[in-house]
Amino acid sequence: MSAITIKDLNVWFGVSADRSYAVRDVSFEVADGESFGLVGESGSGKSTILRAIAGLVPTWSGKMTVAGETLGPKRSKSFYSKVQMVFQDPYASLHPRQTVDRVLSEAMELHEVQNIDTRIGRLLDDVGLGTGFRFRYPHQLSGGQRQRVAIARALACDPSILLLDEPTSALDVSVQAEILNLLVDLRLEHKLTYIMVSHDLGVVGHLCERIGVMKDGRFEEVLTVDAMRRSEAQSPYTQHLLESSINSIR
Ligand SMILES: Nc1ncnc2c1ncn2[C@@H]1O[C@H](COP(=O)(O)OP(=O)(O)OP(=O)(O)O)[C@@H](O)[C@H]1O
Repeated sequence: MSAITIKDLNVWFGVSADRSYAVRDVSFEVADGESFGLVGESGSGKSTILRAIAGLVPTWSGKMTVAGETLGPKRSKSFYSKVQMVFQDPYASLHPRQTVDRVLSEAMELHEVQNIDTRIGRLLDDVGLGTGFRFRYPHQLSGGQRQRVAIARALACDPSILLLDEPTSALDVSVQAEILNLLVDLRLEHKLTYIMVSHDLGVVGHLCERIGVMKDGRFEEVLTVDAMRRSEAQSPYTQHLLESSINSIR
């Protein structure tokens, strides 16, 4: 079954003569439990697709069915209990005056989750922090630890889908692999479906089964990560992208 079906998605910004399209006629499906990567040059529309799914862009057309809901202009509260987003910058995404405990409790209170106390302990274990971090403030955490908290917050209401917007690119190289491996483990343990945006084909190759290659708001092609590793791209643009990243994808 498909966890995500996107059909003829267009997203634009501005009105009348100032209207410009960030995403054009994009269609793809992501199966339950699959991890789908979005790659392509800066400004090609990758993040906008995630933001459209998450209800963060006002103007779009097409049909999006996500976690069993056909999406309209606004997202329901129940949608956000099934679909959560993890952002690139763990420094900007946590409130400086909230402890880890508060961040996680707030996410659960919003969705009326039961047994919050026990669940916080379990979430902190799941993301490899442990309860010793429970009452720390963001400034007492490293970048990698902050991103673990952001991931724990995304998992707080037990979603089935995570939208990952470059979740490792703001981190030190040594920490990137740790967070990536955590995401690999969490997908299996929590039976999650991912869409992940990344500039880095090596990262996408590690985490995804298939990738959509974007250029100027459109899909150039969708290919499997196996095909990517064998450099079996159909479009010259994708081929060029693979050749320029040859060392990171093998
Ligand atoms: N709120 C906005 N208002 C106007 N234009 C926007 C807005 N958000 C995005 N855009 C434009 O939409 C296009 C796609 O942006 P998007 O952030 O989706 O690209 P991206 O592929 O994720 O890029 P990057 O890899 O640099 O994050 C860009 O041209 C961008 O300038």
